[in-house]
Amino acid sequence: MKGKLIIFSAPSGAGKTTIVKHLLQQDFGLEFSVSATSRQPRPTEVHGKDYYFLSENDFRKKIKNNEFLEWEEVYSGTFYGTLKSEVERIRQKGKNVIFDVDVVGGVNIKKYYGEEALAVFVQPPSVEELRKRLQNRSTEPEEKINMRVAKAEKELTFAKQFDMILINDELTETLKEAEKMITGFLSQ
Ligand SMILES: Nc1ncnc2c1ncn2[C@@H]1O[C@H](COP(=O)(O)OP(=O)(O)OP(=O)(O)O)[C@@H](O)[C@H]1O
Ligand SMILES: Nc1nc2c(ncn2[C@@H]2O[C@H](COP(=O)(O)O)[C@@H](O)[C@H]2O)c(=O)[nH]1
Repeated sequence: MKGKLIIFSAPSGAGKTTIVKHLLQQDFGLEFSVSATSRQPRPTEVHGKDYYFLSENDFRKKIKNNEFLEWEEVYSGTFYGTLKSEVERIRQKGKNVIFDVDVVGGVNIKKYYGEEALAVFVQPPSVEELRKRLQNRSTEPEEKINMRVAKAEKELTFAKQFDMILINDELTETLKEAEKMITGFLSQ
């Protein structure tokens, strides 16, 4: 039996990776769809676990060979994408696939899979809080944080294209709510 698909999308810093990591530790039979990216790994990130880190040249070759389900130049010069082989690999094991992608990627994956997929939009309590979270995460310099926050303002308007909106204010409550959403979807 092929697994179901669960998409978590949000502006950068809203908390989707935190939520997805929590869900992966629960007993939902989920496996993470490892995306490909042309950006440099952060100090704690591992190739094949957090991302497939590719050179821009190799990324472009895969685009040409039609190897991506979806891909985007998310921040100018930085490519991100979901490999078709990754989704197939997970579904062939009969596991459910969980995605952590930006909002346009999320909308595209949902369009492709329709009812087989649940698309969740993670919404920060405010843009100011989003900025604070990015600053506290300390993974990007201020100039890149500014780019992410500017993009977030537009991305927030995509929320209504998703099946569900999850407001990530108090984290413990958010995680409980996310678990409820997944339980409901997997029991359909
Ligand atoms: N409810 C919350 N309250 C306060 N801080 C939070 C909350 N949820 C997540 N965070 C923190 O906010 C930061 C951003 O979270 P996270 O990395 O999960 O966001 P993201 O949406 O995956 O961002 P990106 O798209 O850039 O990867 C992290 O430092 C995380 O620990
Ligand atoms: N469209 C896609 N977006 C993706 C994919 N994998 C990750 N992302 C999104 O990119 C930004 C930045 O991520 P970061 O790790 O550099 O902070 C974030 O919104 C990710 O969700 C993908 O395969 N496709």
